Amino acid sequence: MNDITTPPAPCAPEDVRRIACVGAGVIGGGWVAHYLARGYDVTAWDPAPDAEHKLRRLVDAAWPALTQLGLAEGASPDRLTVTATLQEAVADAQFVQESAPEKLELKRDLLAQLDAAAPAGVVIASSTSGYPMTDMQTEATDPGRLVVGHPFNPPYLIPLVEVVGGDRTAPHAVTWTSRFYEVAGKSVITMASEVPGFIANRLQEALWREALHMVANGEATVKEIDDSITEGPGLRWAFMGPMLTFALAGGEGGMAHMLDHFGPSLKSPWTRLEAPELDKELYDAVVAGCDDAADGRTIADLVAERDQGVIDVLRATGRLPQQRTAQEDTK
Ligand SMILES: NC(=O)C1=CN([C@@H]2O[C@H](COP(=O)(O)OP(=O)(O)OC[C@H]3O[C@@H](n4cnc5c(N)ncnc54)[C@H](O)[C@@H]3O)[C@@H](O)[C@H]2O)C=CC1
Ligand SMILES: C[N+](C)(C)CC(=O)CC(=O)[O-]
Repeated sequence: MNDITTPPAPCAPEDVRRIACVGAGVIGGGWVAHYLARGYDVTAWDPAPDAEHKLRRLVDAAWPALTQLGLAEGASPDRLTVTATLQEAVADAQFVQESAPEKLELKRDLLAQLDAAAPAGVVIASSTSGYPMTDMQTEATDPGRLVVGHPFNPPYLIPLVEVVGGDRTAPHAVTWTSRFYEVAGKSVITMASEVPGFIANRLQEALWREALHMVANGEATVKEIDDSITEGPGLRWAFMGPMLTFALAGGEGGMAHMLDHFGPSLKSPWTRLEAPELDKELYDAVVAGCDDAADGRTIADLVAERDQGVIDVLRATGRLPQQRTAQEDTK
């Protein structure tokens, strides 16, 4: 990466007070909720006619979960301003989070517009799920301040953000962004280079492809796939990653014995790896399977259930303060 044109960011990550979120759907809205709960002033812009209504509904739905996690002093949904133009949204911003649809041309054009409108030196982070910043920063005048900050849904509950620059990103912009996210309460992996799919999505993608192959071939139902993770490996993955988990499969011999014992089965033809054809039959089977699995619960019901589940897991694994008991509360 080359340090090209970007001057030092106008303020230290610790001093950021005003954030602009551009694109306010599932992820942009989730970022808005997160930043509001952390006590920032947030401006948002989204071209959809009903965007403000949807965004405020998303923030209201997330607020009970955020209240359980603990709000920063002064945090309030009232500190959100939805602007009529992109330029107004970013005019006074000290950090910009872009969460527009995953279309390369759109991202290129939008990042160039944001670069033209945002104050000099302010970092602009893209929530992209997989485009390398090198491919998205091509139209910007100051590509040095463009960084990937890839979140996980919902950004107001899942701690991880993957941070990586492109070929023309200034190294200090990457460092600044990682520090900013830490200050804003995220758990950050700063990637040394642009790996296709970043780290976590690359792993998720392998699982996702195999799941789709199994549905397409009638080898497993949508419910069996989901149960196989929630009743199995998913329980371990909440607090111990796949590497260390498998080291324990080697007993006292650890990973070395695990590799000696099970290494040969790596050559077994278990996985297909190539993406399956997402034809209508597979598409319909996956959608219908999810409708069955929802069993009458609406998306809003499932979001509330997921939010509570994530909070319970974070608390149970010591990543949140323990809930006070009613007895403690009366002392
Ligand atoms: N949905 C997910 O689970 C995750 C998505 N992401 C990434 O976040 C980004 C946004 O994805 P979602 O929120 O899921 O999509 P979404 O479809 O829910 O929201 C996209 C929003 O962008 C708005 N939009 C359309 N054109 C725009 C433009 N030119 N400028 C600004 N906003 C515009 C739309 O009106 C919409 O509200 C994508 O890059 C995606 O890859 C990252 C992590 C997880
Ligand atoms: C489905 N997705 C590729 C957009 C998911 C992500 O990018 C991260 C997540 O939330 O799992």
